[in-house]
Amino acid sequence: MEEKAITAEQMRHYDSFTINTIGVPSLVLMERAALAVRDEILNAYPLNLGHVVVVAGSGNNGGDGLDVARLLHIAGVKVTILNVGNPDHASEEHRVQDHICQYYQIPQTTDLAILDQATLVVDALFGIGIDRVVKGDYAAAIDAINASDAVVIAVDMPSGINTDTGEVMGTAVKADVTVTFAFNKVGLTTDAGKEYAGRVAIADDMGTYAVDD
Ligand SMILES: NC(=O)C1=CN([C@@H]2O[C@H](COP(=O)(O)OP(=O)(O)OC[C@H]3O[C@@H](n4cnc5c(N)ncnc54)[C@H](O)[C@@H]3O)[C@@H](O)[C@H]2O)[C@@H](O)CC1
Ligand SMILES: [K+]
Repeated sequence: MEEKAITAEQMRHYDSFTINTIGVPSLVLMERAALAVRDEILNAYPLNLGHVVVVAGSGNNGGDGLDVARLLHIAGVKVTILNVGNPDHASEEHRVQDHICQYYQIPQTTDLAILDQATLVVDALFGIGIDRVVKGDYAAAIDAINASDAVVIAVDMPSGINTDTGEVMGTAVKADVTVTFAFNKVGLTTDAGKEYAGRVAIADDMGTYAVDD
């Protein structure tokens, strides 16, 4: 049977149905997403994690990244958060995750030079919310991730890849592994998407349900 792959709009519909109709809180979905990324990292790189740098945008993909940062920190891993974008635009869930990370005193920076110290990068800049060409600080962060020697784990989508077409939106993260949530995404099944995603791991125990109404 061919694996189901969906668009950004379908994923938003499923998330919205799960949150608003079934009643699973958004932060519960985020926690399950982050747990899946944490498990992928701890299972694939159990002995030599070194210094993990989580590159976080200000939306919910960044919120996932902050959640992963906290879970790795609790597991005893050295973690630094690299914030990119305007904190005034942070999503509600991102603000909650940021508050928790501050409680745990996880180091945070906006200086791309931290990537020189990274042995593993968690790419949490953009997920299915990407809707335009990447420029400025975001493009600089993506290029810096690609210039580093670190292993790169992308959260949901490699940042810069169009969820529906796999097109590179100006520039995009080249990942070793992409952990995508609930279902595969159409963009990850195209030649360009596959090249940037690396190995695609589908975290399907998300509590997100495909209800076609
Ligand atoms: N409750 C939910 O909706 C869940 C969302 N999840 C995560 O949230 C992601 C989607 O989050 P968001 O909808 O906040 O979107 P993203 O976090 O993907 O993007 C954030 C925002 O960036 C802006 N943007 C788009 N393209 C840009 C560009 N080229 N340059 C600058 N800004 C740009 C958009 O306004 C977008 O909303 C998913 O991919 C997944 O990782 C998961 O936590 C599971 C639950
Ligand atoms: K990402």
